Amino acid sequence: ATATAGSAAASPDVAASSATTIVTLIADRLVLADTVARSKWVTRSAIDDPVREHAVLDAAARTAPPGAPALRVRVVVRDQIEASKTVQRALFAGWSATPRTAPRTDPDLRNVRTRISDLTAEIAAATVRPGTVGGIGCLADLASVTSRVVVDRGLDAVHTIALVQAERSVCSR
Ligand SMILES: O=C(O)C(=O)C[C@]1(C(=O)O)C=C[C@@H](O)C=C1
Repeated sequence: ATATAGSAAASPDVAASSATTIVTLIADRLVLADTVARSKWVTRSAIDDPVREHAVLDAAARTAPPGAPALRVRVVVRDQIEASKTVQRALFAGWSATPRTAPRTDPDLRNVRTRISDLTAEIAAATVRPGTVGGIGCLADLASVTSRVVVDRGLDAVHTIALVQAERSVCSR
């Protein structure tokens, strides 16, 4: 790689390591959709919970660092919510089709939601942090980190597609 002049924040290494941070946080949040889906299946709850979505979006806007672009935070968090529902719908479809694979015990949604809220705040902060991903090479960094995370975590097709969905706006400014 050719070294370019500029601030440390804009260096290729820093950009790549922030891509790692963001993709890791996004994947951490996304895999919690499995637990949420199990709870909702067992309690026969709807996947869509608009009240909770509202709370998640508002909390992210509230806890975003001062001066953070509010719209960008909302768009990125919205992508996380939609990706979570992609996973949940796919799991529900599988359990409907093959009931013997369906969960039987409710994993208690409260703890998972606390963790989801924490990760949402971290994702929001990481996407708007100065010097973070977004410049030239952002999509390339994202793609290479994503394929590594997919392999390392053994993500299946559904989670891989949802991960890419969740990353949709990470490189847009
Ligand atoms: O907390 C839930 O019930 C979830 O399914 C998680 C989540 C989210 O990603 O924050 C996703 C879909 C729901 O509509 C609400 C919130």
